Amino acid sequence: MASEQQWKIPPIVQELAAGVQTPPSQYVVGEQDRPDLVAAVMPEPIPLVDLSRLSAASDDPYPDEVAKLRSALQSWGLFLAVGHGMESSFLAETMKVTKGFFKLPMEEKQKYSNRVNGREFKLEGYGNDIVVSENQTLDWCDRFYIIVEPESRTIHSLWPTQPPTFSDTLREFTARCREVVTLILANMAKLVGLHERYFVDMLDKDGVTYARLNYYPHCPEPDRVFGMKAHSDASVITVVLVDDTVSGLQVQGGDGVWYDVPIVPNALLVNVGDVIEIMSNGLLKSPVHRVVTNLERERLSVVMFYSMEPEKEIEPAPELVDEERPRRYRKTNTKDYIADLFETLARGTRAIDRVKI
Ligand SMILES: O=C(O)CCC(=O)C(=O)O
Ligand SMILES: [Fe+2]
Repeated sequence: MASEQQWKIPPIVQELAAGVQTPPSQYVVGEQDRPDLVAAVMPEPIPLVDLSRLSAASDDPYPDEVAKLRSALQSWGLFLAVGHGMESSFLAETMKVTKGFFKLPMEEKQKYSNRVNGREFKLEGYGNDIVVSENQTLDWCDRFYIIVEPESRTIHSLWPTQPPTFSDTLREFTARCREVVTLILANMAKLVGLHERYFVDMLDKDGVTYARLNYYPHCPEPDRVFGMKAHSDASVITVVLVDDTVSGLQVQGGDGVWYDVPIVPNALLVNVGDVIEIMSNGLLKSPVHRVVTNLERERLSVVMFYSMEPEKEIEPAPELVDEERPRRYRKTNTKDYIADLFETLARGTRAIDRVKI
């Protein structure tokens, strides 16, 4: 009975990487879609935006910094944030407990499995992404996915007790990222001519923040698999603490070319999510990005996805729709959009294309 659906429950990649010389066929991408391990160098480096120079109020004390943010968002849909107030030792600790979690014995990690009775997939927990089709190309990556905000939505039993400081560190990281996101969203709203609280109020106290800890083991054939397939994030906005020892993240430019996102120690990567692309009626674009693996080295990232309350509607701000710039996206709601996301991610398509007019 079990075997006909075995493809729905792929192995843990960490275990595969320890044993195989060749990635199993489910991980191997078609000839025409193979990764460039070294992608193009960005024609102009992504600006580093100093958040300590941005203001949530309507006056900007440092217009040059705002100009950098605008340019980064217009060209890439992402930027590297410095001046975020998080000490390098704290960021290092966040990475360390993340790595510590993935290095726990398998029985310990399986206590947080994203399988119900070892079978049915659920979003939160440790394991792989959902597999919706036998032909799905799988990512060379294990995840731990957990709701970190609001408190009322968190599931206490899912918070790991090992490493001992894991949960406190993730809670602190959540609180610090929230401050950063509030400031950035105010600035993004101002950039497109909306009231500074427009995006912040969309998240409000019921918005849900998901943390996804990604672990990409070393891979015997990095030129034939992806750590994570090309996608854009279904979030409002995403903040990523990236490994500062191994690169792997690539972003697609408007020209269709893939570029390596450079590593800047202690900077946080911030990218626009699909929801802001829709609400800004396309003025801000949610970047398509992917992750490549490494022959010898593992890589980690800690990703915070900010999302609206599930019943909330998503549509272009009426202020940004007029005759010259007609509405470019249909109305949807967060719950449906997120459901579409998992379906489209698995199929290698984009949820946002389903709502484009
Ligand atoms: O690992 C990374 O650098 C990015 C991961 C990512 O894009 C995601 O989790 O959505
Ligand atoms: Fe992403």
